[in-house]
Amino acid sequence: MESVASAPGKTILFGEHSVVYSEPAIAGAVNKRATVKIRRSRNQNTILKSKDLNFEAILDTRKESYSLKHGKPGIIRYILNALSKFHDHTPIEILLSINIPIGSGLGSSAAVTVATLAALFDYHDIPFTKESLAQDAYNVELDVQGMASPLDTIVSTYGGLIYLSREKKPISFTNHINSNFVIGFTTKYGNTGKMVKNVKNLKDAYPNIINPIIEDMGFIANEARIAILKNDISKVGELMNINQGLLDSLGVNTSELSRMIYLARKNGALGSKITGSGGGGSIIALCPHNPDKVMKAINRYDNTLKIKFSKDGVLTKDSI
Ligand SMILES: Nc1ncnc2c1ncn2[C@@H]1O[C@H](COP(=O)(O)OP(=O)(O)OP(=O)(O)O)[C@@H](O)[C@H]1O
Ligand SMILES: C[C@@](O)(CCO)CC(=O)[O-]
Ligand SMILES: [Mg+2]
Repeated sequence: MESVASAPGKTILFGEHSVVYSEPAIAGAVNKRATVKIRRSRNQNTILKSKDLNFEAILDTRKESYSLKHGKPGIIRYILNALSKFHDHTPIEILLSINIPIGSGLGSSAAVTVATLAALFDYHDIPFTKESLAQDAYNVELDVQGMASPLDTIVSTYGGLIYLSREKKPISFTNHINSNFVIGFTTKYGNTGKMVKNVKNLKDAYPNIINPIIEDMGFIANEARIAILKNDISKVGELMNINQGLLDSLGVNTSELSRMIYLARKNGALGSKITGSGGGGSIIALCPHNPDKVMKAINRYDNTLKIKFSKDGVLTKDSI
């Protein structure tokens, strides 16, 4: 018996970091996914394999530890934490395939967590709803990272383009922004846990300066929601650029991200900003006119993806 589930990565249009402090945010599921297959192990070990990430590990689900035959460990911590909460320690084989760049602000950790949990619940016949799955996945990210908002795991679970309210209620946009978006990503990974902690340290040190900045990010997200509903693309772009200025003040920008942000604008993007935790990873650029010109400019130094928002959230064996 094999269980399988997949979940999308995401890109944040507005509100990264401020959403950790319950400000509203806007993010969308993208057409890049993580897929997890779980089946009974052929021996006494629980094995995790990923050809895409070039790793193979033997997991000790009781001690939440692993021995890595080869590859990098980071994403394993999310899978191990999910297993520690819901697995019965019987030996299983976990196969992870993923076409989301990791550590690139595109929600790879959330997609892997949501897909792992959905496959595990199917394997153990544990009933779940999208609401309960998103909450369980959020708890995993919280455990692994120390701090997190439910934004990434909600978007990976529900799919589509979502406005997350101050009350953490996901509200799906019925209309999509009919424009091209380009993702620029560096080879320098970000690490969400580390970046979120850095922002907290700055906030603790300068509350009278940082708190208003975080609140302004919330106002931007609300203005952007209205602009998206009106399909006012130029206003969406302008608000992205203002949001970027505030992210810069939180210290999550890097020279590589800045280079992509300004190359995008110079080559016709209406707006461009960091997407995700920053400190490496990705930018997103709104390019209604000439996305190829923006991609060509960024590709001189970094990498690009032309993304489409995807209505598909988590998919299980009946719907994959
Ligand atoms: N090649 C790799 N193989 C396995 N794990 C990796 C690899 N590169 C990075 N990691 C780890 O995977 C995790 C990526 O999660 P992280 O939340 O930092 O990035 P993300 O989810 O892709 O981006 P964001 O959360 O900003 O949207 C981190 O723990 C990182 O250390
Ligand atoms: C930086 C952050 O806001 C988004 C990371 O994709 C962290 C979070 O919301 O958990
Ligand atoms: Mg993440």
